Formats: sequence, C-alpha cells, structure tokens
Amino acid sequence: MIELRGVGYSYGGGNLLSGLDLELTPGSFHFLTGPSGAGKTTLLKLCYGDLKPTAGAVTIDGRDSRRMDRDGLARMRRRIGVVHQDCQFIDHLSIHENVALPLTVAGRDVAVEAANLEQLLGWVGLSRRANALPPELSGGERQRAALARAIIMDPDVIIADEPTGNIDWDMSKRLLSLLAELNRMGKTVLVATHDLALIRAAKAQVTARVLRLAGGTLSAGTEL
Ligand SMILES: Nc1ncnc2c1ncn2[C@@H]1O[C@H](COP(=O)(O)OP(=O)(O)OP(=O)(O)O)[C@@H](O)[C@H]1O
Repeated sequence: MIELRGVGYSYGGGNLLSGLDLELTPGSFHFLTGPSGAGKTTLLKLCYGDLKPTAGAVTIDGRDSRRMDRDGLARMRRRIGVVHQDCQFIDHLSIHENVALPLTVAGRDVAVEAANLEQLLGWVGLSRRANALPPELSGGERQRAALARAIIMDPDVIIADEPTGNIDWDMSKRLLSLLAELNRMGKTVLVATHDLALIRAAKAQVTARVLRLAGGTLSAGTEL
C-alpha cells in the first residue's frame, strides 16, 4: 500500500503541492486528473519514491520513503512498475532488449526468462515488433512496449503518466483494456491522464476512483 499523509512538495519556489492525503490500497484503480502544470507527474514521482516530500510523509508498505537507503529504494522500485510520460527507451536497443532491461539490471538471466518475455510481448501485441528499434514504432506501440517493460518484474503496483497522451482513440482503449486486465489480476493501478473520454470508457471495465489535482490540493475522489 502507498500512503500519503499531509504531503507537500516544493521545487524551491513556493509550494507546488500541499496537505495531500491519499491511500492507494492493494488492488485499487485510480485516475489522476488536473490541469497541465498542476503537479500530476510530481505526485506520481512522490508515490514511487523518485522524489521525497518536502512536508508530510509517503509510506510504501509501511516504510517512509525519506528513510529508505539506496538498496531499500531499489527493492521498492522493483515492486512498482512505472510507465513514464515520454517512455524513456534506449534508442539503439531493440524493443525486446528495452523490455528486458529491468531483468538485466536486477541481475536476472534474460535467456532463462525468454518464454516470459515472449508471452509478455505477445500480450501487448508486439511479438512482431520485438526486433524493431524504439524510433521505428508508432506512438501506440511505444506505449505498449513501455507498459511491457513496466510489468516485466511482475510489480504489485503500476503507475502510468499520460499513457495515452499521443495515441489515437482505438489504441487508447486497447491500452486501457491492458491496464484493466492487470487490475483484475490484483495489481494496484494509478494513471495520470487529461483524457476524460478515457476515464468515461473505463467505467465499463474497472471500478476506479477519479482524483483531481488543482491548486496544489487533491479533491476527494469520485467513484466510477
Ligand atoms: N525538476 C523540476 N524543477 C523545477 N520545477 C519543476 C520540475 N519539474 C516540474 N516542475 C514544475 O512543477 C510544476 C508541475 O509540473 P508537473 O510536471 O508535475 O505537472 P503536470 O500536472 O504533470 O503537468 P502536465 O499535465 O503538463 O504533464 C510545473 O510548473 C513544472 O514546471
């Protein structure tokens, strides 16, 4: 479980976020909306320990993110899969290699995991694009590859930052279906999005809470 209590954050000039309370209970699905610049990406980074709060506390499975040492942070991050806004691929590595990268970083033998990797690429519909380089993919393919990389370590939590930002409606729905399926498998999901149509479409697939971040504060979520 990820819990924020009285969380504030400042990049140096004034408070961007203040007094945020949030509980991401296991198996929950949350959408995070709000105007551009409201601090959605910042809030996601606080949830996965990439930023430490300047006020209040973020606890991840009961451990305060400010008190985690490097090893603790690395262990925790393996349990949280992140889909970054800009995907963050290594452009000279194939999609297969990019998706396998978290395994390599964790010291796991990619050859041993080959079957899992194939299955995962098939699940996101990228089997035939496995040897392509990231710049050769469409926006929707990149997002699905980023999702595959985020879940290759079988995390308990998936955090996605504008995963449908640059992709068409059909592909957005497909990505949403993948996230919904992961949620049905018991994963906790948090998705930042501007896309209100996507949130409406999610109603048929998941029970989700919609949070709105504006003016530095988080409004109590409405249930889908
Ligand atoms: N590393 C940084 N240093 C200083 N200011 C930053 C930094 N990162 C973000 N900001 C500022 O914090 C504010 C919130 O940024 P953030 O990316 O969290 O918002 P957002 O709601 O995700 O925006 P968008 O919807 O446009 O992606 C912005 O004004 C941004 O310029």
